[in-house]
Parts: sequence; C-alpha cells; structure tokens
Amino acid sequence: MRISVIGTGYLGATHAACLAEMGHEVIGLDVDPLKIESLAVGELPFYEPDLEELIARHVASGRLRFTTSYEEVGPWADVHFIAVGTPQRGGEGAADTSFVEAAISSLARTITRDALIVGKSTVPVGTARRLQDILTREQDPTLEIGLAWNPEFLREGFAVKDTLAPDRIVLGVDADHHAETLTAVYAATVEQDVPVLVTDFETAELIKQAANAFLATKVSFINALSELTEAAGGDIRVLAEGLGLDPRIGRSFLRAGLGFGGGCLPKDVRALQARASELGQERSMRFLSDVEDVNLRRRERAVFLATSMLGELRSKRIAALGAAFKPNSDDVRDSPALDVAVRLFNAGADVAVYDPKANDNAARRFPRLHYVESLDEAVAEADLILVLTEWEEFARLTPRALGSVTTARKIVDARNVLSVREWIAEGWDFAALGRKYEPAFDFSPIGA
Ligand SMILES: NC(=O)c1ccc[n+]([C@@H]2O[C@H](COP(=O)([O-])OP(=O)(O)OC[C@H]3O[C@@H](n4cnc5c(N)ncnc54)[C@H](O)[C@@H]3O)[C@@H](O)[C@H]2O)c1
Ligand SMILES: O=c1ccn([C@@H]2O[C@H](COP(=O)(O)OP(=O)(O)O[C@H]3O[C@H](CO)[C@@H](O)[C@H](O)[C@H]3O)[C@@H](O)[C@H]2O)c(=O)[nH]1
Repeated sequence: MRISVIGTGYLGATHAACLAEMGHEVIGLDVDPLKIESLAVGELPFYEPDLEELIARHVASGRLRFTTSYEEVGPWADVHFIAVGTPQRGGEGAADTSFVEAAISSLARTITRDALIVGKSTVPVGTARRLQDILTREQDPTLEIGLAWNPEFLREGFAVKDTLAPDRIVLGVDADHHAETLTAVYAATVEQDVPVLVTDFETAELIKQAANAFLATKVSFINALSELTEAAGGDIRVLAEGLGLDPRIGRSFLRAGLGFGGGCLPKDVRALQARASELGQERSMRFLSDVEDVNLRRRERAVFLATSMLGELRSKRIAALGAAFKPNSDDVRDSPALDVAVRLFNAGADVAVYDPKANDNAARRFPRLHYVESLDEAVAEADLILVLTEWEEFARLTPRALGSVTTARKIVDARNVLSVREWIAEGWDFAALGRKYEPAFDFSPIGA
C-alpha cells in the first residue's frame, strides 16, 4: 500500500520506518525542513535505539522517502497517518489540537482520490468527530475520504520493537471497511496474533489517555508509598516487589524514584482532567491532580536531600547524572531529572550535567546549566553527586570506582538503582528516594 505519515517526530519517524519494514511504500512529511533534510539522507535528528538503521535501510531500498510537500503526498497515498504533536495548550492543561487540525485541512485541500486519514496523535475524546466535520466541509465532495483513529502505545527507547510487535492495535472507526483497510495495513503484525480492538472514535481516544493516566497513577502510587517508607522506615523496592507479585497488580510501572516525565504522561494526565471538566465531569478525574502532586513532590524531595547533605547550596558543585526523562532516550520534555538540576541551579549551586544522549537537547532548553561530556568530568570537582536518570552507565557505578575519580563522598540515588549497603560500607554519605537502609540480605524474591 502507499502510505503517508504526517509529522515525523518521535512517533511519526518510527511509524514511517516500521511501515516500510512491513513492506509498504511510505512518504514521511513534516513542516520542519531541517528534520526532513536529515531524514531524507537516512539520518535521525533525535536518538532512538535501532531507528536510524531502519530509516537508512529503507531510504536506501527506496521504500521510504521524506518531503515537506502536501501537494506531493495528497494525490499519492491510499492511507495518510497523522502523527503531529498535541502539546499542552499554553498554561492550561488542555491539549492543543491545532496541529492535527492544520494537518487535516492540508490533506483535505490536496487529496485528489479516495483515501483514508488515520489519526495516531493522542487527542482528547471528541476530537475525531469534530475533525470529521472539518474534513466533510473542506474536502472535494466528489471523493470518499474516510477518517479513523488508531492511537499509538509505543514507548521511547523501545519504539521500533513496540511498533513492530505491539501489545494491541486499537481501531476507532465509523465504518467497517476502514477497519478492514487498517487490518490490511498492519497485516504483518496482525499475523503475529496481536489483539485488534475495533471500536468507535470516542472509545479509541479514551483508551489512549486512560492508559497513560493509569500508568502515571501506578508510578505515583508507589512514589506516595515512598513518602511513607521515608518517614517510617522500609525499602520501597521490596515493597513494590511484594505488591507486584500479585498478578492482579503486576510488577511493571512500580519503580519508585523521581517520578514520571516525558512528552506524553504529564501532558496526557493534564489533558484528561481538562477534558473531563469540559464534559462537566471534573470530579471523575480529580484524583489525577493528586497523581501530579505526588509526582512533583519527588523532585522537591530530591532537592531537599541535596540541601540537607550540603547545608548551603550556594557555591557548591553538584554533579547531575542524567537529563533525559528516562534512559535510552534523548528526550528532555518535562524531564524530572532536568527539573531537579534547574531547581538546584536556581538555589545557587554550580550544577554540572552529564547525560549520555540528552546534553544537547537539555542545553537548548536550559543553556545556563554547565554541561560536560563525561561522567568523570561531571564528578571530578563535585561536592555531591545525584543519579537522576537510570542510564545503565549510572546504575553500574560502584563506590570504589567512583571514589577513584572524585573526592566527593556524598551521593543521592533518585532512581533507586544503587545499593545503600555497599555505598555506606565504603564510607559514603548516601540517600535514596524511598529507602533509608536496606536489609542485610538479597531482596530478590526466591524463584524470580
Ligand atoms: N513520543 C512518543 O513516544 C509517543 C507515543 C505515542 C503517542 N504519541 C503522540 O504522538 C503525537 C506526536 O508526538 P511526538 O512525540 O512524535 O511529537 P514530536 O514533537 O516529536 O513530533 C511532532 C512533529 O509534527 C510536526 N508537525 C507539526 N505540525 C505539522 C503539520 N501541520 N504538518 C506536518 N507536520 C507537522 C512537527 O514539526 C514535529 O516534527 C502526540 O500526540 C503524542 O502524544 C507520542
Ligand atoms: O516504574 C516506573 C515506570 C516509569 N517511570 C517513569 O515514567 C515516565 C514514562 O515512562 P515510559 O512510559 O516508559 O515512557 P514513554 O516513552 O513516555 O511512554 C509512555 O507514553 C507514550 C506516549 O503516549 C505511550 O505510548 C506509552 O505507552 C507510555 O508508556 C518516565 O519518566 C519514567 O522514568 C517511573 O518513574 N517508574
């Protein structure tokens, strides 16, 4: 099939490359000419494991092209996927759907044959039905241009794998034949027995935002319990294991630490509350404001621990290990790690930030922090070290190895990846979020 993907950011570039991998002819379109220039020569303008190789391979095979021209894709494709951004609107919680509206209008203007437009962007419930009205108004009335909503559940850091082997495919449609077209698009994955859920627009839109709200709630639930283990004693990691081994609860998404960030969970949690209010159902999603509060309190706690360990922050040097919102990503959108670094800087500390992949993005956002090229450089002159993103490079740190490159003997593990016992035994002043100490035995469950 001939497929266009409108918007080639984290989601769209991945989707375009994976559709080419599934055997389709694909054109990726973006309004950002720099992004398109680099993708067109097989280079990825951001970091995502395995994606650059896939793009380069299919640019070379001729199955994947990139353009900035709607006039080129409109008449060409059978199916147009929309993967443009839906960021938070100004200071409000609501999602800004104007980029999706602009993409629909541009397609309606340029499509010259029957086609299906498929939304992948995350949108508030009710958006697809509203967009269908725009489409009906603006399209050539002699054509049959359908609309479907097919939300995406990929995680950054695993984007290629999640797209080629998703947990589920959700199809929001208003006509059976649109579901059939999309099942044909995804034939390569559907054949792997991936569950396909065919439903209406509203349910599809809500499934996506509900999934992110649920994941955020799980993270904040365990982080709220961290506040209790910090006050009463106990080890939040063992507590999470004890909860998660109940299959009704599940072990995933119970890693306590600095909380959730990124381009999705924070904005989607806010957008769902905003939409619930618009629908007169403010109370139904009110608990999500507590989910957000817990999330922000983890950052305050990390700053509090740093301040307690150093006394005064002014003129102290702090090594911030990590700026990305999670490991294996260069994304710093709403990053808890970067937020903590900025808070410490604003309190007067000299903050040296090192992230294996996200330094450039972080520097563009907060140029006043001091960015360094290696872990050794970050810790060399430090009075205190903070592990803010759980990159493998940081999770593998040992007190002896680190002690040989810095005179600092103070460390905060904000992601619960280091062993309290080991660091304290080596004479470090050690603090973690949710653990004061850990038992003198291995906490891994027997048989796990
Ligand atoms: N990043 C993820 O992991 C992920 C996963 C699932 C869903 N989503 C959702 O997918 C959407 C995109 O997210 P993202 O992270 O890829 O954002 P992004 O900012 O990385 O990419 C969006 C792209 O759309 C382009 N764009 C904006 N207006 C356009 C227009 N009118 N025509 C063509 N291109 C246009 C931008 O230039 C940008 O390159 C959001 O709704 C997000 O919530 C993202
Ligand atoms: O146990 C956990 C799990 C995650 N996180 C944090 O939660 C955030 C989100 O993590 P993750 O969900 O892995 O990253 P995303 O790539 O943002 O993916 C989420 O957002 C995407 C965009 O909507 C969805 O498609 C995915 O299904 C959804 O997992 C990150 O800051 C993590 O550090 C924790 O603190 N503890």
